[in-house]
Amino acid sequence: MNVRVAVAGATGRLGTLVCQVVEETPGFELVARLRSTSAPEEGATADVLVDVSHPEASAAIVARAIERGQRVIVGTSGWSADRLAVLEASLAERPGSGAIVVPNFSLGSVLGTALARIAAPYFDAAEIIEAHHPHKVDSPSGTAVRTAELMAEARAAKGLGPIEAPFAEQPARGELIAGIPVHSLRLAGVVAKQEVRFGGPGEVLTVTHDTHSNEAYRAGIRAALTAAAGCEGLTVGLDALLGLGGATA
Ligand SMILES: NC(=O)C1=CN([C@@H]2O[C@H](COP(=O)(O)OP(=O)(O)OC[C@H]3O[C@@H](n4cnc5c(N)ncnc54)[C@H](OP(=O)(O)O)[C@@H]3O)[C@@H](O)[C@H]2O)C=CC1
Ligand SMILES: O=C(O)C1=N[C@H](C(=O)O)C[C@H](O)C1
Repeated sequence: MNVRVAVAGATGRLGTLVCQVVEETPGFELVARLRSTSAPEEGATADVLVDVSHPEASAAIVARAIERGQRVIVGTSGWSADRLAVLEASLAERPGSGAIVVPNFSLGSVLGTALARIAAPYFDAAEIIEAHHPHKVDSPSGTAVRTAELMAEARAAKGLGPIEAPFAEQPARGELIAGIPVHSLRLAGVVAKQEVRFGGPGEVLTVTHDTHSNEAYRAGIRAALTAAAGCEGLTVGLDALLGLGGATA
């Protein structure tokens, strides 16, 4: 029997691609294309709900799906560590429920974040610069937030203090996320880009990832779909699904 999938945000840039991937993947069936005007009960018969909607709508869409007993894939940005902790607690209250939150479906981006996490304990200075298309409604990007949180976590795990961020109170120094300055650009001509720059005595290491088209997300969406039907509890990121667990540990 096919896995029945509903997509929230189906009319959007990412949602259009998610619907295509569902339709072209054997064993999956697209049963609902949801948008901002869809009634809450639409998509209720699906086994899996994929949320790729709006950062302000995502939490309620996900909570409703979990209450219905649906497995959930979240691609929408805005899922900071605090929100993830609430989601994890709500999944723990419902044995057998599961959600996969994917800050970025692109393999290169997942690897870029993994490399930044590895490098973070070795440099006391670091900043993140992300650039996106001008239609992106949120800043900083979900990927930048997740990268900063993982970098801070990697330092704390080794007993190190926060990244150095001199004069961080000055507005042009970016927004501090987990103690790391994050700078957001919104520019015509850009799809998505992230640079993590690490500064050390006499050297700078830059981890850069460029997304040139939404095609970069296709394989990651397929991997998340394949894992979703049987997922339990909270999975964040594609690292484990892509076999990168060791690289980011
Ligand atoms: N994880 C990843 O790899 C990626 C994540 N993203 C994230 O996905 C999200 C969507 O991005 P993108 O596709 O570019 O956005 P778009 O603006 O192109 O599409 C947004 C979609 O969400 C719907 N929507 C908007 N507001 C609401 C609401 N209040 N309730 C329910 N649905 C709503 C829209 O419906 P309507 O047509 O009716 O307005 C539309 O279907 C963003 O958070 C973005 O950061 C984007 C790319 C990759
Ligand atoms: O809105 C986008 O386009 C993207 N959003 C995600 C984010 O906020 O990190 C993922 C990717 O950067 C594209």
